Amino acid sequence: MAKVAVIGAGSWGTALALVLADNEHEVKLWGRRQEQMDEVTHKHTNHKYLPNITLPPSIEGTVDLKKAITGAEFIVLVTPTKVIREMVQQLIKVMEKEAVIIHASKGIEPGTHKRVSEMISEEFEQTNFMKDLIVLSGPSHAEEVALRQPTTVTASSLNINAAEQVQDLFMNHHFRVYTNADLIGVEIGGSLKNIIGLVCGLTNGLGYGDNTKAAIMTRGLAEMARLGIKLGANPMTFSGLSGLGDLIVTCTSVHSRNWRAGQMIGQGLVLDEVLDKMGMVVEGVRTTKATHELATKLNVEMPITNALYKVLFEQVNPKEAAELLMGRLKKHEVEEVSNYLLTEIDQ
Ligand SMILES: NC(=O)C1=CN([C@@H]2O[C@H](COP(=O)(O)OP(=O)(O)OC[C@H]3O[C@@H](n4cnc5c(N)ncnc54)[C@H](O)[C@@H]3O)[C@@H](O)[C@H]2O)C=CC1
Ligand SMILES: O=C(CO)COP(=O)(O)O
Repeated sequence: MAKVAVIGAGSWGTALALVLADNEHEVKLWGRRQEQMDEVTHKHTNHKYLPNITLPPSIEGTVDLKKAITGAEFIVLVTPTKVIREMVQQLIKVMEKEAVIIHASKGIEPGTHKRVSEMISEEFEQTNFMKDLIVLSGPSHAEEVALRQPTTVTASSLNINAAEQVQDLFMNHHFRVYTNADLIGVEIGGSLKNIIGLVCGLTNGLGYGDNTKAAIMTRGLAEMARLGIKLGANPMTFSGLSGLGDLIVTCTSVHSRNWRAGQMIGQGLVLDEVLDKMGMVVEGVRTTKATHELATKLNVEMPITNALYKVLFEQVNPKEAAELLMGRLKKHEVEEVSNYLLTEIDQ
């Protein structure tokens, strides 16, 4: 039994706390709002984020960060990407000894183009509080994990022994954890699938059907891999849980906030209205901005991401963006990626 602090009491933080408590670890769940944390501790629910779910009574909710992390061997960061740095800065103020840091957030930072593990490492750099850093990622809607439906994810770290430790921490009969040493590929897949999920929702909102969905998913995966390979990822990771797996779950499930946000945009709502209505994080929006910047800088062709960027940030009409995508110059299908592979091997 380990002591674990889960930082972020939204849908995913709460579902991961449930998995850990099922595994009989001592779990403290940190959130910002006192009322919500009292609800977790005393009523064993978190109705705003996981309606109709009864949580294991052993999960203790707290708004006190020091209390949450005191004695914790593992700290799981599960806030939206945009507050990851701020959360680590707060953690450093209250930490007294090292802990294994796990993160389960999916996004890329606009401006710096950093992955979440890079942001966390930068923030911990001047301290000796971070023992190891592991990302947990894969096709895992919180709503289904909380119902204990069979789910598979991957734990990735530069230190494979640490990834195996996290595999043991979370793994049980309904939550199966693999390991993968390709941290770049795992984080890029988990972040970029949100962009493609938004586009799949958007095409649904426009009234397009399954042919379009298959096209966006397939060509979306090609451009995710193209950028990932350029950044040093293992191409095979994109066929795995954090790539294709998470792409499927995001592009085909009504649980996906990215898909639902995209659908509303396709139906004609503007971005701010959509984000207000969601009331939960839609990571794909900021990641579209970051990825568009990064792909431009690295000269990587990402037509679907660029089309979404135009819709979200340049007020291009979604239908017009779809027409622009379809009207591009003709291409070979597979050659593109294999050329990138050859380029990588040549270097
Ligand atoms: N919901 C899911 O099924 C999954 C989510 N994720 C990832 O997990 C991360 C968190 O997502 P969710 O839990 O779904 O989000 P959510 O929208 O359900 O909850 C976000 C939580 O962060 C808190 N928060 C917002 N601003 C904050 C701040 N300034 N400081 C501290 N806390 C703040 C909110 O109060 C809320 O508790 C995201 O990166 C998401 O992509 C990954 C896998 C599955
Ligand atoms: O990452 C997820 C499932 O693996 C959750 O996706 P959404 O953020 O789109 O809901």
